[in-house]
Amino acid sequence: MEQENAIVEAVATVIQGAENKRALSTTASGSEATTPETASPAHKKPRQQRQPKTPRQPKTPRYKYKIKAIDPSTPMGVLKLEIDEILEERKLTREQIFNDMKMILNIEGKREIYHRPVQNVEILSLTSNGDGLGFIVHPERPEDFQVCLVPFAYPGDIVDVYVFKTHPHHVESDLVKVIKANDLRKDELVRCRYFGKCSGCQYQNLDYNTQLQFKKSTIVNAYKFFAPSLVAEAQLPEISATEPSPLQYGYRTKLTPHFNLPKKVPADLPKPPLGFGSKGRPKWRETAGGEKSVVDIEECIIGTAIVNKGMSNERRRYDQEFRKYKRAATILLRENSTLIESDSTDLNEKVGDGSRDVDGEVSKIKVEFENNEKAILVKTCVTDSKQIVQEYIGGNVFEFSAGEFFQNNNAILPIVTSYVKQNLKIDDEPKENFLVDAYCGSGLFSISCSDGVSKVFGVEISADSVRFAERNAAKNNILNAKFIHGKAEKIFGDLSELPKERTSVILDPPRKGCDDVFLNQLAEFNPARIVYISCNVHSQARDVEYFLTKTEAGKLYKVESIKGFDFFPQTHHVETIAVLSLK
Ligand SMILES: C[S@@+](CC[C@H](N)C(=O)[O-])C[C@H]1O[C@@H](n2cnc3c(N)ncnc32)[C@H](O)[C@@H]1O
Repeated sequence: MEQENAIVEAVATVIQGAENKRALSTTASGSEATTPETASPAHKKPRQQRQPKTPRQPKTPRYKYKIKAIDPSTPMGVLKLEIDEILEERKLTREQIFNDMKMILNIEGKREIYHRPVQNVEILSLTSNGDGLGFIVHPERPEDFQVCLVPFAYPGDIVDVYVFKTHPHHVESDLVKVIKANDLRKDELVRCRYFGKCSGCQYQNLDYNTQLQFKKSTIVNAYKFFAPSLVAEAQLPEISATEPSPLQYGYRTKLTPHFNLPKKVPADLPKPPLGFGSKGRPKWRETAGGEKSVVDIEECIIGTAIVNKGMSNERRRYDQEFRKYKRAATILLRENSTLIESDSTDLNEKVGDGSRDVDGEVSKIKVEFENNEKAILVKTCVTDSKQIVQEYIGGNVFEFSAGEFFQNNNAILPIVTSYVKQNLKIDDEPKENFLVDAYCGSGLFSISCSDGVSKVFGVEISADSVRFAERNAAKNNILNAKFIHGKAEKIFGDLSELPKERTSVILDPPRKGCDDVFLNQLAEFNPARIVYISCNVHSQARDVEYFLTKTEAGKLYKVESIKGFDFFPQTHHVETIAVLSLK
């Protein structure tokens, strides 16, 4: 430590020397600018000689490191819990894996010590973010360790890595070589040439069943971490098998490739890569695409065919026009479907604008529509975020602005909407019953589940989405739906007259989940059934625990089922549906 202080002092002295020089040169130029006094009047006091300015003290240390508060349900928050768990299993403490960030940042040469190749790392577990996790020997305290994240590595693998980034309790690394492969690893399955460089997919070298198993484990772990009392009191059902996506490639209806630009764009700037964020910083890789923060990608094989056609059109335009951009930008590619009669001739008029091919024609792909010989779906790729696009799901048509939220995998949506509908059922008697769709977006679940229900109430914070929900209800001839603009809890003001024992509620919040204000009012409203759809199982598990154990009426409920739906094959993401009902 003494030696480190000496280095800090040495660095500080160098800076102070530079400051002194600057201060002196300011004084010198200042005196040069003063007109020399030739004859000062006798009654005037003689001017005092200017004192040189006191040199400014340099700031030491030069780099501060502030540990920011993190939401436990975010990937970094979940990683903290995963690290705690593995430390407990190995009887290690956080002190034993600690990295002194201030010291690493401020002492010359330290980063080179920490950021280094490490060989023969055994991967012990898989994080919910899809990275392998292992221990490596601490670079400065040989009796201690570092927790090392290795992307594209699986439990049982032994790998060589390059550590490139340090955090207080873990390091990030790049996978350099697989020394011994786990049986699960099937590199022959990889279909994308950018796999291992692009941050989009994590699991292409696993067979699909293994991917589904991993996603189930993510759900099990999420409930273990975020619903500990429900787990301890055995109040949760066994997690069901994850529902596969009908398409494992070619399913994503929206892609957003982007590019970076320097702050000042030089006139002769070479074309920046256009694609997706690169994983890690694999500078030492010889193959293309690894050195930049964006991997240049001309085809993304998890995207649908028309979205990839749009990608190729927009890349051609970008090649010619990239110098016109003044700052970094993202290109929107959103699939649009138009249902037309099979013998229609004036296609261009019917499908509207979209990404254009080399001849200036809107690119189109025709596909069959529900075995209907008289109709076809024409797919186009929309790039204007304000343009209205359409999706056909389970016999309904949905319109929304291309830039607004809509689910991204239309192949799995009919399976999901019918699962939700089936789980909302109060009973089969033909009495009045009601549905509340909180966080309803442009009405996907309200409309898909509206038949067999007396009245549907949707609530949504985006005014634009509410307008589309109303328009979609009208388009699909749904007369029993009402949509309210506002925060989710606003809905309870309108529902006081509803028979709660005959009302079911859908929740589909954003990643951060619901807040306590909403969950308390939901418990007070006390509906018969709740179907909670989530794109972040960690915040869902937290909310289910809160609802059942911390709200007044929570104890009246049980969790009937928890099931994953694979909206994003080849990636670590999983959507989860939890069904709650009165005991
Ligand atoms: C995951 S999306 C689900 C949308 C819709 N259920 C669907 O599947 O298309 C979440 C929606 O919640 C909305 N939202 C976010 N915060 C909200 C809040 N506090 N109250 C109501 N809606 C909110 C967003 O605008 C977004 O449309």
